[in-house]
Amino acid sequence: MSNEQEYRFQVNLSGMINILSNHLYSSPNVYLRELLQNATDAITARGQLDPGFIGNVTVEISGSGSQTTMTVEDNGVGLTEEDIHQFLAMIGHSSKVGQDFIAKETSFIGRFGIGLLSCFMVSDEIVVLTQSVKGGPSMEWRGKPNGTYTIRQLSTKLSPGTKIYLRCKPDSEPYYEPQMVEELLFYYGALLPYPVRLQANGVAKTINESRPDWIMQPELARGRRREVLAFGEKLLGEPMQDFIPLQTANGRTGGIAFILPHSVNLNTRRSHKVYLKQMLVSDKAENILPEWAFFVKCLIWTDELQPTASREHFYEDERLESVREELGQSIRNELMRIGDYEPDRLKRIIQLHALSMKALAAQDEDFLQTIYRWLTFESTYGERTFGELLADNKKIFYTLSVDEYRQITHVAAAQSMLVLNGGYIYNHELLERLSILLPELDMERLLPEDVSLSFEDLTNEERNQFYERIRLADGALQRFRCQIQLKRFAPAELPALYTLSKESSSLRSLEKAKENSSDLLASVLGNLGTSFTESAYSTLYFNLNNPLVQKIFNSADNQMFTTAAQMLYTNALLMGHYPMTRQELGVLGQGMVKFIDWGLSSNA
Ligand SMILES: Nc1ncnc2c1ncn2[C@@H]1O[C@H](COP(=O)(O)OP(=O)(O)OP(=O)(O)O)[C@@H](O)[C@H]1O
Repeated sequence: MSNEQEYRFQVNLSGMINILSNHLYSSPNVYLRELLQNATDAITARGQLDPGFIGNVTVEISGSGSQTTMTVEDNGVGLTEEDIHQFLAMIGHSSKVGQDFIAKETSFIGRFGIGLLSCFMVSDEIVVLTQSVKGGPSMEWRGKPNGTYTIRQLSTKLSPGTKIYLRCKPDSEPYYEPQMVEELLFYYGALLPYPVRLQANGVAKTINESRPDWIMQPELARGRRREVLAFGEKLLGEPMQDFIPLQTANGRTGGIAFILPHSVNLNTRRSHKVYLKQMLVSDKAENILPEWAFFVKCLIWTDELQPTASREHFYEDERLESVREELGQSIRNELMRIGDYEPDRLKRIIQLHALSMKALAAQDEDFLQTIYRWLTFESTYGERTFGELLADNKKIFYTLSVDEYRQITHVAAAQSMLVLNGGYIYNHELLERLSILLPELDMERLLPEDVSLSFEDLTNEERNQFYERIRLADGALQRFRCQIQLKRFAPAELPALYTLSKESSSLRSLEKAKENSSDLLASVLGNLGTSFTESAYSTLYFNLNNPLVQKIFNSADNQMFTTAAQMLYTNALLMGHYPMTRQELGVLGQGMVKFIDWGLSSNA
């Protein structure tokens, strides 16, 4: 015979409350959230039995200091004696869902059967007076944090509903302060569809009177801009720039995405206020919108997502994924709509969040497709949106670096070429993506040497006239691997243009690196340099339209001519923001001294 015996687990309730308050709930404030949620669920349950039923909740605070008490009363479905034994007295058992609660969807917010325990964070006793709509006697349940409770039938019959009594426990006075309670009730219950009243200090007020009708039908918000922005400021605590109505196709999730009034770092945590069955469950929900929607802060309501036990997040499941996708789509569609009907408004939004929008568009093709017309670029036609640039119907060129852009901007502008500065962060990635996205677009990367293709050649006569001068300048710059071309080009104010092929650009960097490295490394770099072909030459175009260049090329003084050519070379390097080698700096220094000397001697 076996002497095996079966025992029941004993639960140390005060230990459990400790765990809940320290690890599950972010602050004792949540006791009001749990009470309001229970009242909401009870009202929903009664509404299911009687569709015309109108619910209400009244919170009353009496007494002061450690003698303060609070009651939270609803006219919801109430509890029978049997319900009390089953749900109030059994932790982890809820009237609102079946055994497979995680998976099952219900009309209620509560599902874990532990919420009421949060009241022990602020009270040493919870008293529940209740009358079920199903009839039976009115009941009283008194629970203590040590795990004991009493139940008794009341002699008087209450009207259907439930009233919860709490008595302030030592050090919990702030949680009973009328001001604090009012703020918390508004915080959690601003969107509740039935009146939530507070009575304290002889004053009664309805907390959620300002609840707007457009919140559940966000498309109505479009015509109520001022009201929507004012409501957003009240709930989110800062003035917002603009807003976008949100709604999923099944109508079970919606809200308003407010556009932040300042640009934000891409890595900032995006947190939104989410209302489940119109009760705030989280103001830190991060996973409800796509990653890229960092420029908005939302008020979102839903009746289809499932909160975790802490209520502060939602289960990451297929439903959440499709809600996230659809809300993202709402934002994209609205941005496109604004772009079509109110382009200046979209321009303002995009400019406010320009860098972040570009970063996002560089990673997300759909988003790029939505907003590319409104992205601004520096161009030889000024600071313009891509849409404006397209409207010009010109071939679009872009550079890869800011230096390349600076180097050729004057020349390209003088020749009416449309060149975009691709050098700033994200710009050339975006332009390269756009050329794939819009294959019909005539767009090409521009190298500084390409602009020289449109330069005007010298006449035969001029070529003969300046033959010796060109040879002399070529010789003077040979040690810098730079060849000379004498051309005519606009603008006439520009004396010389320095261009560098990709290969010679690498060679320049190599030579600069050689100067700064140890002997061994320098010899390795030196060997590398010899592998570059002869084409690794840069070109300095002198502009014969420029009066100074004309003077220099017509000067009979060889020494002065050579020095002037070298000075124009170093000047062109400076203008193009190229790092100069020690040799080039030396030439610049010596040239300056020579010119000062010549200047002074000619005045003497
Ligand atoms: N105001 C109320 N009216 C009617 N029944 C209530 C009320 N408050 C609590 N109850 C009953 O007490 C049970 C336990 O409530 P509790 O808040 O602990 O858990 P829950 O709401 O079911 O789930 P959760 O832990 O997710 O909030 C509920 O399931 C419900 O049956």
